[in-house]
Amino acid sequence: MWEADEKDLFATPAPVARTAGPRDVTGELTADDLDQDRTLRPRTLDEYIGQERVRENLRVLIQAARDRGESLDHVIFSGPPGLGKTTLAGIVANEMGAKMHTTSGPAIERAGDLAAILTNLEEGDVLFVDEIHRLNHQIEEILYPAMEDFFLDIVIGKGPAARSIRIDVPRFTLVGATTRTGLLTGPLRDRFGISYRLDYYTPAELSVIVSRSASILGVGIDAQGAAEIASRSRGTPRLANRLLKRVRDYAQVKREGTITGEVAAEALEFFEIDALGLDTMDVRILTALCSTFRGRPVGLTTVASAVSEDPATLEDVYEPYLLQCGLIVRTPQGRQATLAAFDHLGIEPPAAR
Ligand SMILES: Nc1ncnc2c1ncn2[C@@H]1O[C@H](COP(=O)(O)OP(=O)(O)OP(=O)(O)O)[C@@H](O)[C@H]1O
Repeated sequence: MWEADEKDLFATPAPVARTAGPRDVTGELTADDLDQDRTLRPRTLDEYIGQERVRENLRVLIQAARDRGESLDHVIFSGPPGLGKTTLAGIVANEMGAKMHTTSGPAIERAGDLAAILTNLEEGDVLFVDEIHRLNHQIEEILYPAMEDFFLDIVIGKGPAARSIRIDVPRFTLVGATTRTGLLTGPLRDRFGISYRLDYYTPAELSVIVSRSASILGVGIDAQGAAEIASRSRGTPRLANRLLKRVRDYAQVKREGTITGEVAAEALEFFEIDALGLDTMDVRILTALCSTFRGRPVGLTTVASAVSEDPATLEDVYEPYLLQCGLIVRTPQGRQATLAAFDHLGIEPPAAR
């Protein structure tokens, strides 16, 4: 139950607020990616590469819902930035033959924003809420009955003149995306019937993604060129596409245009992307853990201040890949560099490890 001014209701839905940042070797979205996303994003499950289990599960669930003439149960996708959560939301809508409406947790500021969005939906539509962990709690509570029983409970006015109205909303599918499942409240998490965590992609899957993108962009590339870009893309399709475009530029200006393994390796070295796809911030984090802290476990905020980065960014954006590569571990005492990190940086580990 929530209170609303009449002027709040049925306002124009708030547009999605997508963040664009300066980081370009992590999976976070930049302005340049928006254009890339439009042209390179797969539109069907058949075009979608990797995440086999998620893909095959969704294929069955979507077909079952379609055969019954029902909308799909609410779905949540979680995982680090750039792994394909938005892409999958679009595919769900497309495969269901439904219209997709897009917004994000921070863009829904007032109860009226949500009411406007929900009452503008049509039967079967997909509502995609990016960064759903950033919805405020008051809004979440309005969402619960809408997700469960497809109505909104609204109190209009204040004091003795207040009256309560119930508004039905069309049966819709909420598709949520989050980089932080840990920040979702239990009640919200429980209302999603379908939940998938996306994993980093293998180099072989990323090679296929790079080759597909190159053919859409009309760039000549051989198998070794695609493999070289894939191996330095941190398991992330968004990065693979971004590196492909940079290597294309390099090949066009400094070579004959076609991307071979040799050209890709040369270009990526030129752009300072190392063999594991680590960028300067990753290297600073590892250097702090190996040199400054001499391989001892250190708390997140201490590492963050040592490299002048925000702790949440460190945890969401950089840490997952460094953990995945086995370069750092999380211990009860804090983050710690592994021997592989010392090895990668060429630093002698302390004797008593
Ligand atoms: N499985 C895939 N096959 C081919 N391309 C993919 C795949 N997954 C993602 N991509 C490409 O990677 C880019 C990023 O994907 P997407 O925007 O869906 O990631 P995301 O997980 O939603 O990121 P964020 O958390 O930042 O919103 C898109 O341009 C898309 O073309």
